[in-house]
Amino acid sequence: MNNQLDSLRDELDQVNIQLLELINKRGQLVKELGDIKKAQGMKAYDPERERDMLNHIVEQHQGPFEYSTIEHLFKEIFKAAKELQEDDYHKTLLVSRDKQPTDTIVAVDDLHIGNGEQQFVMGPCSVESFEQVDQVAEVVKKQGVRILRGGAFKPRTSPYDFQGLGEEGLKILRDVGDRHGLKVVSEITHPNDIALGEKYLDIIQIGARNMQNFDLLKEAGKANVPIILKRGLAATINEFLNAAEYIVSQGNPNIILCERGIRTYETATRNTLDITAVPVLKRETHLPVMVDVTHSTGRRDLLLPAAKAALAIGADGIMAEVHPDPAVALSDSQQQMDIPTFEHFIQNLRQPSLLTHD
Ligand SMILES: O=C(O)C(=O)C[C@]1(C(=O)O)C=C[C@@H](O)C=C1
Repeated sequence: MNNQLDSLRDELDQVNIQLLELINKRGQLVKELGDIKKAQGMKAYDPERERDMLNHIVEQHQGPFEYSTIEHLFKEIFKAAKELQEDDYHKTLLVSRDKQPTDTIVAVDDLHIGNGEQQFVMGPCSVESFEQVDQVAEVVKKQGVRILRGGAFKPRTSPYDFQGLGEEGLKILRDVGDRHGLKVVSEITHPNDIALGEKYLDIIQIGARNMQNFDLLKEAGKANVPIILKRGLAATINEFLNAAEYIVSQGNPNIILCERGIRTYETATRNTLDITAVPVLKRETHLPVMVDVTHSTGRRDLLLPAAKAALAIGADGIMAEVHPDPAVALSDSQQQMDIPTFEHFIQNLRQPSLLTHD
């Protein structure tokens, strides 16, 4: 009897090792699948695939285990597979906190973003004239703002809307920035214009509509200036991180992520400011995170409360639009602050002890 027991156990030991070899072989296949899915910005978890496999396995099952037992065993195998992929997934993302636990601090000469200082990116939606930008620059400089924004290439919903001054707008922004000792940032919308951005700008912005313009991202990854990358209108955090990965993977590590609201069913605001995206991103990535309160809320009356919330939840900075006379602005006239509103905005934000309810 013992011989029979021993013989069966020996056979079982061999089956265990065969199972082990098959499980590890499966693990290698799963890792390869995970790499392919990561490169395409796909999530590790694919429930439909898992259901198809379970259906096929159960069809082939002839006992002695119960169907439910077989399903449970394979669900554990799938669970281990996902963990294997997610470990690989997060570890290999250059932007992930797993890869680099310490914060990335983006330096623009003596200005730093991501070191705990709250930075403000303020200026008009569009560069319309030297005088217009110069007037805003003087006011924001006086309030201690160090980064001036202004759109020169304007991706607009309608082709008939003001499209921006192009290179002329970049020149104006550069001249005004130099005149007031401000860093300047503007959106670049085409890969061929990244070189223009490097010529005139201290920071290049990639807008929400271009977050997955992969050719633009790759070109930005070769640029020698920092990039502000705005979240796409309907982009998941995962897609947002992968878009940043496209840039970093080309060699440019200086990225500032910008939450600018997501498209939802809600119409009370222009977009829905996903305020918890800030702590989620700070957990998932070492990159600094800013919040654009103008394009997210689309409402002047919400700019200050949204900015307070953003700073309180941990944002590294705030972006908002300021125009000498918003009523006659060539774009975003509804959302831009005029100068008195901006002064109230920035003074309230800079002196938290004096924060007043609006
Ligand atoms: O087929 C895939 O897409 C895989 O990633 C493999 C696998 C698996 O373990 O078989 C892993 C995770 C998914 O949820 C689905 C399937």
